[in-house]
Amino acid sequence: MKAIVSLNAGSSSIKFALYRLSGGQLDFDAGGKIEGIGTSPRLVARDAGSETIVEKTWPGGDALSHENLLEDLFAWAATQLGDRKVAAIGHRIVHGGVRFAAPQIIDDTLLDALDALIPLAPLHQPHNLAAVRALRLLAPLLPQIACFDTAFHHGMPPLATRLPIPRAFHGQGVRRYGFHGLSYEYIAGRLREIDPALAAGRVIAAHLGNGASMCAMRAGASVDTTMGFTALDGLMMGTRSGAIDPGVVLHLQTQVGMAAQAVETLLYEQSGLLGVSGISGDMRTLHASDAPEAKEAVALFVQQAGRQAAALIPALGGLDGLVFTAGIGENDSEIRAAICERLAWTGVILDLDANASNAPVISAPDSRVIVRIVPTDEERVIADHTVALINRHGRGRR
Ligand SMILES: Nc1ncnc2c1ncn2[C@@H]1O[C@H](COP(=O)(O)OP(=O)(O)O)[C@@H](O)[C@H]1O
Ligand SMILES: CC(=O)OP(=O)(O)O
Ligand SMILES: [Mg+2]
Repeated sequence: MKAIVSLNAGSSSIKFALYRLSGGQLDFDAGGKIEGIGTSPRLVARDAGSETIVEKTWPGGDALSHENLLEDLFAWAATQLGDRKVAAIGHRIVHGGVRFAAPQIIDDTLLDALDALIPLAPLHQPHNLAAVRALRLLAPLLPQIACFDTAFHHGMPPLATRLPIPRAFHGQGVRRYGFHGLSYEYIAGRLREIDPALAAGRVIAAHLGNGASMCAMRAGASVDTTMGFTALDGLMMGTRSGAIDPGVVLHLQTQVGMAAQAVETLLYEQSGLLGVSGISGDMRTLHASDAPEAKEAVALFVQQAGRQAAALIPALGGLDGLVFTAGIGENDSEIRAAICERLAWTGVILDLDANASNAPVISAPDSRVIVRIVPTDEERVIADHTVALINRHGRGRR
């Protein structure tokens, strides 16, 4: 029997999943994440029955790089896989630029092209590509597949891809791309299974995690999204500002005298919930704090989310459904309720009990807009694409 591995290497975490592949069928075997990379890394993995099968911390772990931890992860995965042979590894690659609208087999040329996009996704792309390179050293013959977060949005109407700056820049790739596409692709597919009528309608999917964005979907296709040229745009996030007046960036550089690199660090790593609260970029920590700054950061997150959601509605011409996903979207009833309250004018009425218990449908029966929680699964989408691509490639070679 064969195995497929999905990897989602982020700035401070590596998420992974192992699947069994037999007779064209992909079955989840185990998965989990290493969190806290750079500070105190911790590995937790679960099996298909959600039982914890490994928990591990590393003494002196702050000194360990993504590469060191991947090596350990692969040593563990080898024991977990037994005599199953890994057929391919699929990666989440955050930025695919203008060229890559579909998954690709990774080779030297592709890696060079993806390196060039590092400045457009500094929190993600270097780590995504470092994982690919580390695995090329560990297993040089193993096929590796790139699955792009931008791909789902490639079919957006041309106006949604355009920035209101001199048009020559668009041709140079300075345009809106959109991100979290693997998550939105999963949501669109899952909605078709569980609620086909809603899937055929006008839906805003809200991916609220450390990175946060929203996608306006018509019949399961992206027609607009809150992130743009980079994953800095749109909603306020854990440590990212989201949309701000570009005049602030100019001010920081020309008046405050900050170098471009320092502004990049400020906007990507020191802003958002962390910057406004001065306490943490983690929503759970802010809920647990009594500090007024923590409350203000949470309130601003909600306000920005409401504003961004409202800004997507014209692209849909109305709203039939709202879907919450990712860490905050799936678990945080307080944030969901606060965002829905700001969207009450669209006809959203929450069922407070259903919301409090994270039920699949959290809108009331008389709500004009159906509100759902759909747990996302980016790793599953990566695995599906990986199998499809190696099958096509295999057929092409025969
Ligand atoms: N049970 C929970 N209740 C409230 N917030 C949660 C819960 N679980 C996770 N979160 C929040 O979700 C965010 C992380 O989301 P996640 O989707 O795991 O992020 P990412 O994949 O981008 O690293 C954090 O702000 C965290 O506090
Ligand atoms: C694109 C993005 O913001 O991803 P993440 O949520 O993993 O940070
Ligand atoms: Mg994420």
